[in-house]
Amino acid sequence: MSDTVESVIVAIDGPSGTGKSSTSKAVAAKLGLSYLDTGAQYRAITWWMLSNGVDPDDADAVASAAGKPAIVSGTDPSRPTITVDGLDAAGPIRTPEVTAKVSAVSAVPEVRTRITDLQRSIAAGAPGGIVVEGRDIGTTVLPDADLKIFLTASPEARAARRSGELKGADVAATRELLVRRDAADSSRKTSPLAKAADAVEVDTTELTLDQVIECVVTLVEEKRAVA
Ligand SMILES: Nc1ncnc2c1ncn2[C@@H]1O[C@H](COP(=O)(O)OP(=O)(O)O)[C@@H](O)[C@H]1O
Ligand SMILES: Nc1ccn([C@H]2C[C@H](O)[C@@H](COP(=O)(O)OP(=O)(O)O)O2)c(=O)n1
Repeated sequence: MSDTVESVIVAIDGPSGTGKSSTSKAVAAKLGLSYLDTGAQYRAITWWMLSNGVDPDDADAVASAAGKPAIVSGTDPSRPTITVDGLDAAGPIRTPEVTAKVSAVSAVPEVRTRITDLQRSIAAGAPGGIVVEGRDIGTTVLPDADLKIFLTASPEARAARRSGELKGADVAATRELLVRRDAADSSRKTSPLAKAADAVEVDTTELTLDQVIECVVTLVEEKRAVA
């Protein structure tokens, strides 16, 4: 006889352009779960630093200011939102200026502690369960997640996807920026980008987005069905 557990927590990690956001949103929508984009939160705090005259490369200044911005994430997968001090930050957090500085800001331990606490309280408050995507969700933020997925794809595929989004941006230049950001995110001391030992790795290089979504939905359903 099989039964279905009430709530499920899914952690989806991986480098930029592997399909975390698109996959997580679609999986959450299909399964009636909440959705949290943790990269958007690191982008939001980076945007606040840039807007408030804090040098993102001055780790002490960033650490001192880390507690100041009020960051609120909406977790409806069909309409994810993010505000900083009450302002809609969805657009400004995607600018190249923020992308260029987000790795420096997110490497500061005080920033990570603040954002990690926020992420844990959002996950704990999601009644039906949640899909949380980022870099350190399976390893640090939610080590007891019911299911951990680590998405990968070749740098070429990731750059092609990203440059498509940026309306024809040069693929080689996009690849260079991606690889550099991955290296920074993977080599920082505090909670680097890493695959959890118990994560399922899915290489999306040769898969369509629909295939990746289907694969993750199946893995969640398998976890949800308890004997
Ligand atoms: N398997 C895939 N095949 C082709 N394009 C994809 C695939 N997965 C995602 N994409 C596209 O690649 C871009 C980056 O995906 P996104 O979900 O934002 O990645 P991430 O959150 O890992 O940075 C988006 O335009 C998305 O539609
Ligand atoms: N859990 C997380 C999520 C993102 N980050 C940092 C590192 C990433 O380069 C930035 C931006 O993440 P985001 O997921 O928006 O990145 P992409 O736009 O998909 O490339 O935030 C992190 O340190 N930890």
